Amino acid sequence: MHETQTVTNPLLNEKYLVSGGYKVYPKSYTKNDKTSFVMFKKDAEKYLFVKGSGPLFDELEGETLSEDTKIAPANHANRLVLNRYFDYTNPRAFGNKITTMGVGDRLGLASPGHIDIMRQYQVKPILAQQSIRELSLMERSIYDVLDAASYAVIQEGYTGGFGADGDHLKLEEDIKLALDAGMSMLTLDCSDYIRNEVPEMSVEEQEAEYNKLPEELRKHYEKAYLDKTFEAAGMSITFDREELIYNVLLYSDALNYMVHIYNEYIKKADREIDFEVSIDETATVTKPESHFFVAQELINEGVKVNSLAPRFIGEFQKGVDYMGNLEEFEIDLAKHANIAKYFDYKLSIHSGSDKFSAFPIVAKHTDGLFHLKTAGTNWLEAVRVLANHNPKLFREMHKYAFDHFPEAQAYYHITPDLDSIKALDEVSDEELPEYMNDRNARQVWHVTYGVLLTAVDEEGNRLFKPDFFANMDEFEEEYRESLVGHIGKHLETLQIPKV
Ligand SMILES: O=C(O)[C@@H](O)[C@@H](O)[C@H](O)C(=O)CO
Repeated sequence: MHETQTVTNPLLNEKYLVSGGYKVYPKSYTKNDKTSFVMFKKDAEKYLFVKGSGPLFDELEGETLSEDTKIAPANHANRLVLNRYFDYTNPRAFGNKITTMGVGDRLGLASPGHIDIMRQYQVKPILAQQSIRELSLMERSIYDVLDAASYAVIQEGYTGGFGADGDHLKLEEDIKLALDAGMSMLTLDCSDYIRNEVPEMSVEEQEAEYNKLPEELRKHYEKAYLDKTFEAAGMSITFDREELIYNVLLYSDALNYMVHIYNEYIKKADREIDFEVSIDETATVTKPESHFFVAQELINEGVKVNSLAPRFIGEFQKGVDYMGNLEEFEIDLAKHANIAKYFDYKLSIHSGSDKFSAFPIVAKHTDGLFHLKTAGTNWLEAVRVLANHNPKLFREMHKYAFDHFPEAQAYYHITPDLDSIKALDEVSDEELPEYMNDRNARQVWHVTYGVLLTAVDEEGNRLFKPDFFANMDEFEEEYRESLVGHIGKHLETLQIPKV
């Protein structure tokens, strides 16, 4: 268990002590030149108790208690000040030789638990990782996400470095925003440019469609690939006319977009950016030949990717274990892992939460070097805490989640069997946490986070959010422990060595 102190830290001034109810985070104690501070929480808000003098003291905004004492709220403006003085509070790129794991934090509360467990393993945390879908469903901004991660780093006294991923970005305006905000990783989601109708077309239809492409483009691809065999990654890949047409039709628009984004934004950035390309959130399973084609073409166009996420055979649905034949998956993954090694980037595994049966296979074929993304599973652990402590609220939210499931499902590809989920009135309060072990109930909760936490009553007041967050505040330590266990299970199953 982690040490928690209430009201006893000598740094806290009388005025703030009288009403009591503080929680001090001892690991946050930080000193810089003539200024030192410690983080504390009161009424669910976090602050820095700052003592000393000098530029850092002066720059932090807040309530001045005396000449050398200040209470600085853990807000955005102060985060920017801290970023200037303590470099480890800024996200950083890790390149392609360090295993990384994205631990998306939809609530802005999970990073302390993530740091606690991940600092014990040879993996770097991408603490700030939210997609536009998550940001809009939760009505959060990219700045909120970065603020939460930076303050968690301070709270935990963690100086080992973390990343920030502008996840599943599709639009140029979002890419620009993410880079301007200071994200260190960018995941370009090319799904809108992948022509999923192509695998459904006959060879003749593909040929006809191909002939409609500009001659210059066809020549470009034919010169580089037609009837050429590539001996690479332990495979022999030949692009006969049929194979080439298939790949050009499927991926050439996506490739143009990747090249454009790389040249316009990644190359021009004023710092290192971990650039990831994602071709996974589409209906089309990425054939190893296609993965090779995309990677080779990126090289030909001078694009340096740090990681690439193909869509593997079988299904990586959110919040549940791998769905499909594991033997087929191993054969498929081994080929993709070899291609990634050949082109010198990390294989990226999206929707990586809870894929426990697939993890040993990932570890084996990537030699332990990969990027893995999780997000919703961290929210589900928060729901588990709620189920343990507030059965009434859990029941109300569970019912609401089911009633509003269709609107949430529109955002995600999941296929839960709703009929198999036990009805609420058959479940005792003590059994409620069991819903979080039921793959079908997990998926319903997994995608309804936004619907639930932005729900309003007739007067426009939030239905669940205030009470939900009040519970999370009260059971902060339990949430931390829950994440330590759950993400710890991911790290162990992924066979990541301890430090
Ligand atoms: O829910 C989202 O939009 C994201 O968290 C995910 O798609 C993310 O990219 C992921 O793969 C997490 O497992």
